[in-house]
Amino acid sequence: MSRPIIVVGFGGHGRVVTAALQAAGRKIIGATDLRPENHAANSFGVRILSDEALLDEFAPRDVLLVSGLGSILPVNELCPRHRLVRRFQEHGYEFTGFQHPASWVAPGATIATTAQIHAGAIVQPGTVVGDFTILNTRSSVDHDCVVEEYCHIAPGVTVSGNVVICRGTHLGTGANLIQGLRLGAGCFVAAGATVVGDVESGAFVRGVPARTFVPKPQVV
Ligand SMILES: CC(=O)SCCNC(=O)CCNC(=O)[C@H](O)C(C)(C)COP(=O)(O)OP(=O)(O)OC[C@H]1O[C@@H](n2cnc3c(N)ncnc32)[C@H](O)[C@@H]1OP(=O)(O)O
Repeated sequence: MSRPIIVVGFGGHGRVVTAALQAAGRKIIGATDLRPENHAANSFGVRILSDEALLDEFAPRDVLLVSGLGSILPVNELCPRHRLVRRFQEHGYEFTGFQHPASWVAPGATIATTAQIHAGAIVQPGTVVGDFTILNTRSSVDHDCVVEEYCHIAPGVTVSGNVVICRGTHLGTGANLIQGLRLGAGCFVAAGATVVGDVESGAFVRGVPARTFVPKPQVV
């Protein structure tokens, strides 16, 4: 039998994750938050605890963890999502992901164990989705794409066929990508952009058609 789940991070994304896991029939025994007292009575009926309480009370062999954090810039090894996952992995905990029952993953698509496929998301044949990548609400990734680890494909994004999206890239809400592109590692695509050419690693692009821009120091 699968181990019960604790969601790590109970902010906006963490609550969406909790709802998806419950819809998928997974057993959740808790979620962590920096201020557990703020969520004592929550509509999910799960216990909210601190990260320290998780470490104290639950041995790695007894639970599976699910990341409840979305993208927060910078989208690289320094971002809170990476640091949080690494912290618990160093303590021996194992993470898992999920596929919302209202998502569609076609035969021939490959989804990594810790990837999150949210409500309404579509993944077409031949596409590979990497570890800790989030395909958020109603996003679609068409045939024969590669979406590497730690990407965040935000709500309503459309990725056409044969696109490669490298590690840690964020596609903002409602962005569109034409077919056959390559986006390097740690790119940031602004909400609503239409990407019609390759994007270099670490670049920030926005607009229709998308062009590079210099972001404010802390934009998300
Ligand atoms: C479930 C969830 O919620 S998941 C979360 C998903 N959220 C996202 O993906 C959001 C990503 N964020 C964005 O796309 C933001 O629009 C950003 C980061 C590109 C811009 O944020 P900021 O730097 O705060 O932009 P700000 O509002 O100060 O605008 C700066 C300039 O950029 C322009 N601009 C802002 N956003 C965009 C955009 N998405 N596309 C094109 N131009 C934009 C503004 O019009 C403004 O132009 P001006 O200088 O000519 O007046």
